[in-house]
Amino acid sequence: MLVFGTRPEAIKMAPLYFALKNCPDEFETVLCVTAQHRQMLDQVLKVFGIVPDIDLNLMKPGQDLFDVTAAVLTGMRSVFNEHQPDAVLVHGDTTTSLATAMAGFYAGVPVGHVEAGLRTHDLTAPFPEEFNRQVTGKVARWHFAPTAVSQQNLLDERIPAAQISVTGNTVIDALMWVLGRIDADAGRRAELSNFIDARLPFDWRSERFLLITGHRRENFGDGFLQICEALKELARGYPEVHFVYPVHLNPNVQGPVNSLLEGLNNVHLIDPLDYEPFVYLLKHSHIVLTDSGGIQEEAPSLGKPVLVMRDVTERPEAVDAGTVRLVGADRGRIVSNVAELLDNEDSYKSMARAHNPYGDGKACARIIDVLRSF
Ligand SMILES: CC(=O)N[C@@H]1[C@@H](OP(=O)(O)OP(=O)(O)OC[C@H]2O[C@@H](n3ccc(=O)[nH]c3=O)[C@H](O)[C@@H]2O)O[C@H](CO)[C@@H](O)[C@@H]1O
Repeated sequence: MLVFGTRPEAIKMAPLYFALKNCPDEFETVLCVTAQHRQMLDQVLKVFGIVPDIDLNLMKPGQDLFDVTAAVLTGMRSVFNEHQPDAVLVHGDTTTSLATAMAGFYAGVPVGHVEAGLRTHDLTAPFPEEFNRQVTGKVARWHFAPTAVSQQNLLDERIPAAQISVTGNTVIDALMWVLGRIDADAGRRAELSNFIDARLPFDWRSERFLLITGHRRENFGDGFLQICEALKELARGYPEVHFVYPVHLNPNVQGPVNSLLEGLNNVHLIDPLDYEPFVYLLKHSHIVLTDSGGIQEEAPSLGKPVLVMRDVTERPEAVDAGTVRLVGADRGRIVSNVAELLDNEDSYKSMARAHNPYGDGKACARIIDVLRSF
């Protein structure tokens, strides 16, 4: 059984879902979604053409971490009672993953942790994700670590080596699948272009633009104010550059972003994009400014420089390779780093190198090999 509830989990679990479904003689695959994020989860399910077998549909207005954790925990009790899975697979660091892993532990269902071993070693950053993944790691029977760094983090926590496999990150499987589908189909490319044209009033194929995303809980409040002030300063200082920001639906993000950034001609606030147009836009972008985890993994494989609006990252691989840089949610650092990349071609070139520290597109096959031997 696969269980997930948010957009990034759905993107990263979709290829695994299909890979398991492709082995019907070996695995009966059941998908349960919690719909911790209803709308953005559904966008991804639609792109991949996935219909869940079970939908807990637990998103409620104004829910907090207590509500989500409790609802997933009790929801999964019923699901496990009814379906009696032999194993449950969860992903990364969401509240859905934490509570499902706990439910698996209580119910005696072995847990497989996909994207295991990412660590900042600071329980407060990112919050609550670092806590979620550490606790999920305590419970897991199989740890599917994307890189040697994440494997070492688990070994340092005295997880037995035999329970850890280095698989690569399934996000690269998803990215390659989506890009392959776009590359193979001129009609699809035309459709995507029309879709983006309808949302952006400039020629995104030829003009320079930054692609921006931000939604981390620890940036709510002052962090988002600083991010917006930085964007405002950059938009005024570089009127020929465009700033494209698909704004996360969380009200803590929508509030400051909409009020502080409206009315600037070269700042384009749009709704969150479906995965396919997002990836297509990422491919055409000049610089990426983000606090997202998944985008730190995808952008390097497309050769895009990434400035991460966080102070720590659990993904040191691309930072060490020099294609991702941490700039914090800090107005001055965001402005100076973006300005350097826009003004200095050598700096830009040194960060704009395509490389793939996070996977080769075969992570799902490796995960399935491990599950086969169970
Ligand atoms: C602390 C941390 O790093 N945690 C991560 C967190 O997720 P995140 O930070 O990566 O979350 P987001 O930024 O929401 O999603 C990103 C994905 O969404 C796509 N995208 C983006 C904008 C848009 O308009 N349309 C889109 O389609 C984009 O290409 C990308 O694939 O949870 C995951 C699950 O366990 C973990 O992997 C994970 O460590």
